[in-house]
Amino acid sequence: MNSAAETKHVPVPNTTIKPKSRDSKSIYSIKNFSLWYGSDQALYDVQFDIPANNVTAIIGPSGCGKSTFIKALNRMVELVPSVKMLGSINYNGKDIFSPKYKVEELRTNVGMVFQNPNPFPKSIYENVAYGPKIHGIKKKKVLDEIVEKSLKGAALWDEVKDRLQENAFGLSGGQQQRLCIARCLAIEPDVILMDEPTSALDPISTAKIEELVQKLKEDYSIVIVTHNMQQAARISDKTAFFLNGEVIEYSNTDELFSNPEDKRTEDYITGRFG
Ligand SMILES: Nc1ncnc2c1ncn2[C@@H]1O[C@H](COP(=O)(O)OP(=O)(O)OP(=O)(O)O)[C@@H](O)[C@H]1O
Repeated sequence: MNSAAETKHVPVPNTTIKPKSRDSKSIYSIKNFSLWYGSDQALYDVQFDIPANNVTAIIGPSGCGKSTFIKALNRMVELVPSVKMLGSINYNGKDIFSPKYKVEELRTNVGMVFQNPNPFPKSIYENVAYGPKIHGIKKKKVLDEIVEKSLKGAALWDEVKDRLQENAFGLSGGQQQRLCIARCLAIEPDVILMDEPTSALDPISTAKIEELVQKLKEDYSIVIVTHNMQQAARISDKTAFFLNGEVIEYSNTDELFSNPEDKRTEDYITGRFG
């Protein structure tokens, strides 16, 4: 985890890519959402709306429930057998945990990028074409177009267009992470969930991903978990501060960092926490 002390009341040094928050509809509406792993409660009455075509950052100390929360947004959290939940998460107006809800709707609309780049042990081309193929697209011309568009969308095309048949493991860590973003874009999602997408990357690769996130929000809604508060301040429009499984504060990022309402938020972002 990056030292909280280094963040001393952000607004942050790099203001060149600072976004403007826009009015927009909510893509997710979370109401009184609580979650337990067995008898251990990890989330308590989480309640807020996530706006479309914005970047929403989830911040908070280690173990506060950030990853659990983001994995609830695509129902990945259900892979843990002991999980129990109360409350609701609505995606585009539908409760994703309702028995009637078709999980395929989430899988085709919500993509996820993980902390460590995790390309498949396949060619660069096949990594991106994989999702569309699963969704039944077979024509090579169509797949070629999707691969090119997705790699361009992930700002990777120029670097890999002459080596599409090479194994993805030959790419640098930062390129692999952008490949994973391209793989996500290939299924044409509405939402991209990112769980610490730059924490395994060097500063230059991190800056490229941050710049990319800023571009992607034109077309996608992005939720990003980050330990790096300066990153949250640089790239997000909204920020939710989690502590011990609760949302302590949720507001426009510039307000949360420059004028936090809750003492605990202030303590966390100024490094006095703990
Ligand atoms: N699969 C699991 N089984 C049981 N408990 C879990 C599981 N995953 C997470 N937890 C617990 O849930 C709580 C929240 O964990 P979570 O990983 O969501 O926090 P986090 O804020 O993402 O932490 P970090 O920043 O260290 O990744 C922790 O107490 C953790 O031990």
